[in-house]
Amino acid sequence: MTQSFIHIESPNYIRLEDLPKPPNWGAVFGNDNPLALEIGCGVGDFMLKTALDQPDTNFIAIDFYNKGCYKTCRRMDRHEVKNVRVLRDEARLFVTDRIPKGGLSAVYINCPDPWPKKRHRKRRLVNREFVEFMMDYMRPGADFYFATDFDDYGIDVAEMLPKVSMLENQFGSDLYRHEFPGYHLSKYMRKFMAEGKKIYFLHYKVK
Ligand SMILES: C[S@@+](CC[C@H](N)C(=O)[O-])C[C@H]1O[C@@H](n2cnc3c(N)ncnc32)[C@H](O)[C@@H]1O
Repeated sequence: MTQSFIHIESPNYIRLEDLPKPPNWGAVFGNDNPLALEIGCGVGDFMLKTALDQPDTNFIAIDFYNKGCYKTCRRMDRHEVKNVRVLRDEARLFVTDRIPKGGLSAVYINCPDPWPKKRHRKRRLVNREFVEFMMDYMRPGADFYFATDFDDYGIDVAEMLPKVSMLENQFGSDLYRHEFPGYHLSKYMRKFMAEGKKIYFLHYKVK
């Protein structure tokens, strides 16, 4: 099945070809507020609530799913959100080309594709190599958030993050928690919770 490509016309959408490498994010947002990144924003419901809570942070929401970017933009436009920009790109490529080293104050990854089959697990986005790669782009004190409904992914990442020496667990001795007051629920989290699944929340800070 081929999916039709939706043309996105939104003041909050940036076409990659219009964005210099590296971009001047201060000029993009019109201020020098801290820069946060959501990877795999889906339909943008988490981003909307999080950005409304933090008007003094500039949020970049990326997804390689065109329809998701479209829906995220529609949401931001409807709510006249000024501190989010949406881009369609692959996470590693985007970070490498468009994020300055030490430039991020927070990274959010919610319900990344779980690749449940064992032979596909190496396709998962979040593993030690990816997190260590991200460390270069996060500033001291930056937040790293990860959430998944998938037990095996949650436990794998929960056991891996303490090995990343630059990170400090914000949940004390808990490797993960199933409740995270104040952290918004995404569409996928709500869907999985409705099916009776538990969400694995992880929150670390860069030392
Ligand atoms: C299961 S959905 C979750 C969406 C949303 N975060 C939520 O929790 O409702 C995963 C999303 O991540 C996107 N995605 C997966 N890998 C990605 C990558 N390497 N770069 C950019 N987006 C990615 C997919 O296109 C999809 O929209």
